[in-house]
Parts: sequence; structure tokens; C-alpha cells
Amino acid sequence: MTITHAPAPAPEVSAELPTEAPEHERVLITHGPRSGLTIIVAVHSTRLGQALGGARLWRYGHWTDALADALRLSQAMTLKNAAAGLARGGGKSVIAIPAGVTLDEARTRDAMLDLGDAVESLGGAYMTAEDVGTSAELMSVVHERTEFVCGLPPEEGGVGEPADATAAGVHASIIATLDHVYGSPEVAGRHFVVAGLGQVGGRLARSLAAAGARLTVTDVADGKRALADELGADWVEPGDAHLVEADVFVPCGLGGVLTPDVARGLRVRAVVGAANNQLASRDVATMLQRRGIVWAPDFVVNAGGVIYLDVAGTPGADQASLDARIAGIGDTVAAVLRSAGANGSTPLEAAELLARDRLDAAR
Ligand SMILES: NC(=O)c1ccc[n+]([C@@H]2O[C@H](COP(=O)([O-])OP(=O)(O)OC[C@H]3O[C@@H](n4cnc5c(N)ncnc54)[C@H](O)[C@@H]3O)[C@@H](O)[C@H]2O)c1
Repeated sequence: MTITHAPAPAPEVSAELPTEAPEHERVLITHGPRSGLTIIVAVHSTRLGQALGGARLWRYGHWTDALADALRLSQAMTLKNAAAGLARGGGKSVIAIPAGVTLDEARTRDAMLDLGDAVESLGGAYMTAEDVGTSAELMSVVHERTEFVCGLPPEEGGVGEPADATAAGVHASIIATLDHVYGSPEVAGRHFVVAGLGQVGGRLARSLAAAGARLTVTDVADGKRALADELGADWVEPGDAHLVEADVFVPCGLGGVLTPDVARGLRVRAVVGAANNQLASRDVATMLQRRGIVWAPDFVVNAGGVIYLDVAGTPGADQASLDARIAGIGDTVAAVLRSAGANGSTPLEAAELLARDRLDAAR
């Protein structure tokens, strides 16, 4: 499809938008009638099945930043769902909170109703769920307007939030990466820098600490120092986290964290984290490889959440098969790193190849 957007004076547009999005099947940009907020639903691919991806409620300088985010994130969901072996396509929705606006409860609810209408208008091409800025409770508001939503609260018959599964998948990926790098999967005694102690990062910091890891942690929210104290972890300021000498850097905040500067400054053997779209640009994957730093591709590592939403929502699903699927993320990471090593490619290229093979097989 082609996105047509009028040229605007440069200072007003801060995101680099493609003039065409030929790979996206559908992109809906709408002005929520109740909330007055810009809502974008990007369906990248339904080749493997209904597109599945969360709804992000986030602050953007300009609505085109939100559009660029939705285009990138939905594309990554296609790769993530394919690499995870799900019969799901890739999509994402983004609700843009303009600079200087704070949403109260009523307007947040309106935004979710608007999102529900937008999702419903796509007739089932896309299923939404919680993501950064949204929650199981907010998904139950979306559910007032559409059936195409998952991750509803358990008391409403839903499967709840997927952060436990995501954190478990990242933990499995860390073990696989340690084995690849050091020839031993042992977490105990290894030093991890966890950047971002939210839903996933907080759980992961706990599971790593329980496994005997040494932790240095950070968050832009100072209140997270309490968790650092509880776990006996060292605290570092967010801007210095990548400079800590350690075994593994674990980005669990927002995307774009691996800039060329960060890649040059890292003093670890591996990067394995939950954050989506960690690479600020593709060439960072090559920079990391040249520095001998193993990057486990984010869209493989953090697939626990979608696997959970897909598998737990299927009638008859049991915990054992779900656990096996989550643990399988570690096997996929190991296979991707092996294949990258054997072919001299970056782990990014190896993971994309795995996903593309599955997409091609579905043609
Ligand atoms: N929740 C899931 O199941 C899930 C699934 C797949 C991917 N992810 C991705 O993992 C990341 C974390 O998700 P979450 O659900 O834990 O989100 P969250 O909002 O609960 O937590 C993010 C945390 O990171 C902190 N943070 C933001 N920028 C930071 C920075 N520059 N340095 C340090 N800390 C920073 C925030 O203050 C917050 O505490 C996101 O990129 C998300 O898209 C989450």
C-alpha cells in the first residue's frame, strides 16, 4: 500500500517516514472521536494467519512518530510470530498521546473504546492485546467494542498479562546465549546489567537473582531503586548502564537502545533483552558482531508474550505444553546463533532468514 502524506516543514516532523510501505497490508490512521487522539493500526502481514500484536499507549512528539513506530513494530511482529512458529501474522496498534497532554481515567477509557472501534473496523484481520502503556484491564474496555482482543483479565475469562511468559522466554534465551558464548549455561556468578525494571525487567531481575546472578540494574524511574535494594543489586544511572563491565547487557526498557554510540561503549560479551526493536539501525548488528558481542535477536528472545497469548487462549491448552513452548525460545536462540556462526552472518540476518523461510513456506 502507499501512504500519502503532505510535505510538512522539517521541524514539525521528527520521524523519518517511508514514502511507501509496500510490505504493509493495511494501515489505519484515525482520529478517535471520543478521545480526540490519533490511533494507528498497522497490519503488516496476515500470511501466516490473523495478525497479533499489542496496543501501545505512548507519548509522541508528532503523530508521524507514532506512525513510524507502528510501521516498525508491526513488521517486527511478523518476524516474531513467524520465528516463534505461530500461525499468526504481524500487526500493532499505537495510540499517540501528544506532548504536554496527560490522560485522565475517562479519556484513557475513551481511547480504548476508540481503539476497539478501529480494530473492529478491520473485520478480524488484526487481534490486539496489551503492550507498553496498556494493561489487561484496559483490554477489557477495548472488548466492549470488539471481539478481536486478547489478554483480558482472568476474572473475565481472559488469560491475563503475558509478562511472566515474556520474562521466562528472556531467561531461557539468556541461558542459551551463555552456553553459546562461554560453553556453559550457568547463570550463577555471571554479571548482568538489567536496564528497565518494569513488568518484564523486574521479573527477570528476580529470576536472575534467584539463580545466583550478580546484578547491576537501572531504570529511568527512580522508584525502582527499591527493587535493586531488595535484590542486593548495584544501581547505575540509566545513561551509564551500557558502560558497566559485565557478562550480559539486558535491555528491558523501550526500543532503539542500541545506538552506534552504545554499541561502541558496551563492555559485555552478549546483549539479550526483552525490549522490542533494540537496534537503532541495522548496521548496529554488524558493529556488535565486529566487536565480538553476541546479540540475541529481540524478536526471538521476547516472543514469550505472544506465545502465551496465542497458546493459553486456545481451548484445551495446558501449562506443560505452554512451558515447553516458552522453553523452546532458548532452543531457537541457540539455533540462530549457531547458524549465524556457521554462515558468517549476523544473528539478525540468521533470525530473519528463519522467519522468512516460514513465511515463504506459507505462500
Ligand atoms: N510485557 C510483555 O510481555 C512484553 C512482550 C514483548 C516485548 N516487550 C517489550 O519489553 C520492553 C519492556 O516491556 P514492559 O512490559 O516491561 O514495559 P514496562 O513499561 O512495564 O517497563 C519498562 C520499564 O523500562 C523503564 N525504562 C524506559 N526507558 C528506559 C531507559 N532508557 N533506561 C532504563 N529504563 C527505562 C521504564 O521506566 C519502565 O520501568 C518493551 O520494549 C516491550 O515492548 C514486553
